[in-house]
Amino acid sequence: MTAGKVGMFGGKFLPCPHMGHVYAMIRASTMVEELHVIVSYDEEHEKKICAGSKIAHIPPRVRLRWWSQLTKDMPHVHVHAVYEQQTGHISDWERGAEGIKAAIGKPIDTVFSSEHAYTEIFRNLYPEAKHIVIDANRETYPISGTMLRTEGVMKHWHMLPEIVKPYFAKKVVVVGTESCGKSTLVRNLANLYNTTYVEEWGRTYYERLGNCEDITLAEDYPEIAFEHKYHEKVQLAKANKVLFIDTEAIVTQYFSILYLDKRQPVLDEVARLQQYDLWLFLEPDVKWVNDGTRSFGDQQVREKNNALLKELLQEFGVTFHTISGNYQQRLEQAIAHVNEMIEKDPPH
Ligand SMILES: NC(=O)c1ccc[n+]([C@@H]2O[C@H](COP(=O)([O-])OP(=O)(O)OC[C@H]3O[C@@H](n4cnc5c(N)ncnc54)[C@H](O)[C@@H]3O)[C@@H](O)[C@H]2O)c1
Repeated sequence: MTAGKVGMFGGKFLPCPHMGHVYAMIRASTMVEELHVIVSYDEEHEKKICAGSKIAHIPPRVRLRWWSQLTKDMPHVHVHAVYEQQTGHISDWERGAEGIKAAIGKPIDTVFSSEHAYTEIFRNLYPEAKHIVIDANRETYPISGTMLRTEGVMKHWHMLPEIVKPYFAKKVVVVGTESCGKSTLVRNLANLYNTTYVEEWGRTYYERLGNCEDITLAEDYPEIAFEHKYHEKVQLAKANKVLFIDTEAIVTQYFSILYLDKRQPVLDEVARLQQYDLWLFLEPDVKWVNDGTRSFGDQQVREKNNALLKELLQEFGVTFHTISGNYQQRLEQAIAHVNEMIEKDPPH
């Protein structure tokens, strides 16, 4: 037998639902016949809270979407976003409670939180309801929204639900012309940071076709760009704080120009949509290795192509860090840039 019929579990969940919230919601869901999770929002106030913190403001729609994902297989759990103006007065809660009652649309007999201090407030707002306090000392998951906002999500990565992590994971893309050590660097970085990576999809694409350079067709390039994006999404879902990516749509455009003398508007469009947190550009100053799939080995040609790629990146307003020197220096420079990005934990 459940403790109540209709339960309510509310909060701002800013920046995001964390494992403490998930724990409280799951516990609450077993105690009532139906549970309503309420995302209380006041974007103006939230933006002020987030300004100067380590987290950019995250719209209530995104927070609600996370709750929708977290509860999608729980048919008796419903999620709502309810506006609650925050002026710092108890009247905010009173008006918020009206909105919550309207959203739920039936008598609430149980309210959940982890705060004993809320008992008095809830007694006034929901006189018919029992207040059940779950894990007041936050022993199961010692985390709070304030900790995430002031210390950043990277420090508390293990406190984020899996469905939330891709939003915060940083995307590092490594670009450069042929044979400048991209794939080796990307694999090494992924192993060093104990995370996932995306291989250069164009390479896999042509390996499957037998690797002859004269067989490339214009329509391959958009396919390569789209499939590459799909793999980014798949790997991002498994990434541990950071995802390393070998190549992107501007490099695919560069190859279309190089092999077919054809600039493809669809690739420009993909390039404009993509967002990376860090771009590493590998200079072609390591020895050219002919692995059987490469065509532009002459050093003069390499430098000309290198300039073409840089021009393209600049045209898209990309800010990149150049990496050069021997393999040891390349790795060390890359690690320094990645560490700096993670430590800064810049807003998303
Ligand atoms: N008007 C209302 O009736 C009503 C009711 C509830 C909440 N609210 C709104 O929500 C806000 C309160 O939420 P918040 O922003 O203080 O908290 P929050 O969004 O961080 O947390 C939401 C709920 O989860 C609980 N919780 C937080 N961390 C936990 C952990 N580690 N383990 C277990 N449980 C944990 C909290 O006690 C709270 O009950 C209020 O300012 C108000 O805007 C309004």
